[in-house]
Amino acid sequence: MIITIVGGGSTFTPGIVKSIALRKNELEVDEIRLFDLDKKRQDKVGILVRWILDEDLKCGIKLTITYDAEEAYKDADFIFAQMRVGKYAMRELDEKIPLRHGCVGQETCGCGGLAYGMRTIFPMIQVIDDAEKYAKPTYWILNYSNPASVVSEACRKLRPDARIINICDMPIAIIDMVAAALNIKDKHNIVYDYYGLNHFGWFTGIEYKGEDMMPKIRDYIMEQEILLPSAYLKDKAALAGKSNDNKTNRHAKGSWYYVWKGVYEIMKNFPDTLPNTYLNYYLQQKEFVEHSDPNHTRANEVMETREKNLFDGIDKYLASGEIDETVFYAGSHGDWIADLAIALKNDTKARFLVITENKGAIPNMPYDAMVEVPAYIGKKGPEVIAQDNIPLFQQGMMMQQLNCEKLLVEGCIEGSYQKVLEAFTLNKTVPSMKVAKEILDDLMEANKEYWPTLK
Ligand SMILES: NC(=O)c1ccc[n+]([C@@H]2O[C@H](COP(=O)([O-])OP(=O)(O)OC[C@H]3O[C@@H](n4cnc5c(N)ncnc54)[C@H](O)[C@@H]3O)[C@@H](O)[C@H]2O)c1
Ligand SMILES: O=P(O)(O)OC[C@H]1O[C@H](O[C@H]2[C@H](O)[C@@H](O)[C@@H](O)O[C@@H]2CO)[C@H](O)[C@@H](O)[C@@H]1O
Ligand SMILES: [Mn+2]
Repeated sequence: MIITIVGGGSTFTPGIVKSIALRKNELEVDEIRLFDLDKKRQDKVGILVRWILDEDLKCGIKLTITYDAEEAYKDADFIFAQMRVGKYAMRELDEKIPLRHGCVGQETCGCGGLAYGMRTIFPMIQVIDDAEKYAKPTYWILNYSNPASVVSEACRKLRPDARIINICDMPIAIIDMVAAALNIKDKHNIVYDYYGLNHFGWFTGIEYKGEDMMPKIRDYIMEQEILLPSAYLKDKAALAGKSNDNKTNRHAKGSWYYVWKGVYEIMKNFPDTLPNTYLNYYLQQKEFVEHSDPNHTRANEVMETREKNLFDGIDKYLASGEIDETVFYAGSHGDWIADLAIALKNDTKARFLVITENKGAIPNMPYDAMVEVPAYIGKKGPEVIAQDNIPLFQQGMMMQQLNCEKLLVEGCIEGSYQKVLEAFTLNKTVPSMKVAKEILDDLMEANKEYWPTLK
C-alpha cells in the first residue's frame, strides 16, 4: 500500500502523515511518498515527517521524498492532493486585490476563489494524468486542493472517468464546534444531513443518538451570539480579532472569529438550517468587507502563525534536536482524510460528505452540477444519498454560484475572457459588471505566470 501526498510541502503534511501512521493497521500502509515542486519547502517538511515515522511512532513505514512524477506516482494506491498553486504569496493577492475594489477578499470565495481556481485547474488535471499513467489502475485520488468546487467541476468536464473524490473538511469542522458547544464527547455518534455546493451549503438536520439536536444548537447560538464552545469565549481580549497570541484557539481570534460570529447573524434571519460558515461571504458580503483589513488578511495570519510555527519548529529541531509537537496540527483534518481512505480500501460504507456529480440526488438542481451531499463510501466509491427538492432561496443562490463556477471553468478551458468576465459578474460578492471587470483585469495581471491566456 503506497500513499502519495501531492503538495508534500504543505503545512498540513505532518498532521496528515501522523494520522495515516496511527491508522497503519487499518490502511496496511507500507510507504508514504511526498511530492512537491518546491524542493526547499518539501525537504524541510520531510525532516519532520521522517521524525514522526522513524522516531516518534517508529512505525516502519518507508518514506520517499521526491520531485519526480514517475517516482511519486509509480504503483501508488492513494494520492492525497493538497496543492496550493501559487502558494501563500498568491493567496495574499487573491484576498487583497478584490478588497481594494471593495469586494470580499477570500481564499476560495468570490473573485479570489475564482482566481485561485484558474491557477489550479490544469495542475490538477496533470495530477490525474500522472495517476492514470503511473499509479495502480485501482488508484483513488482524494483531492482537497482548493478551490474544491471549481477544481471538481474542471475534473468532471475534462477527465470524467478519473478515480477522484473531492472533499472538504469545513462541515466536519462545524460539527466539531457543535459537539464542543453541546458537550458531546463521542462525536462519531452525530449524523447530519446537508446539501450545497462546496463552501456553499446548509445542514438541514443534526442528530445525536437519534435525538434531533437542531433546536439545541439553535438555542445555544442565539444565547451565545456565536457558534464557538464557551471554553473558547473566556478570553474576551482575544475575541474580535484583537489578539494574535499562540495560546488562544485560532478560531476565537483573527478572521476566524467573524466567521463563527457570522453563523449567528445568518441564523437570526434564517433559523431553519445551520449554514456553512462560508455562506457569510455571500450573505454578508458588505459587512465582511467592512471588518476586513485590506493590508492584513487571512493569508498574513496564516504566514505569521501556522506556517511560521511549523518552519521555526523544524529549524529548532535541526539546531537542538528538540521537537515541539504543537508546531504541527494533527487534529480532525488528517483523521478525516485517513477515515475516508479506510472506507474506500476496506469497503466500510461509512457516511461522508463528498463533492460529486448531482445525477438527480437533488432533483431541482442540474444533473451535471457538482454538489456536496452525504454518501456511503465503499470500495467502488461514493453511493450518494438522494435528497428531496430544495427550497427556492437556497436553489436560487446555488444556481447563481454554480453557473458562475461553470462559466469560469469553460472560460479557462476555452481561453475566453468573455466567459470569465461573465463568471466574475455573476458572482454574488460583486456589485456591478464594471467592478467585475476591474477586479478581473487586476487579477489577470497578477496571475500572468499561472492563468491560461484569455482573449
Ligand atoms: N478542502 C479542504 O477543506 C481543505 C482543508 C485544508 C486545506 N486545504 C487545501 O490544501 C492545500 C494546502 O494548504 P496549505 O495551507 O497547507 O498550503 P501550503 O502552501 O503550505 O502547501 C501547499 C504545497 O503545494 C505545493 N504545490 C503548489 N503547486 C504544486 C503542484 N503543481 N504540484 C505539486 N505541489 C504543488 C507548494 O509548493 C506547497 O508546498 C490548499 O489547496 C488548501 O486550500 C483544503
Ligand atoms: O485560513 P486557513 O488556511 O487556516 O483555513 C482555510 C481552510 O479552512 C477550512 O478548513 C479548516 C477547518 O475549518 C479547520 O477547522 C481545520 O480543520 O483546519 C482547516 C484548514 O484550516 C476549509 O474547509 C478549507 O477548504 C480551507 O482551506
Ligand atoms: Mn474546504
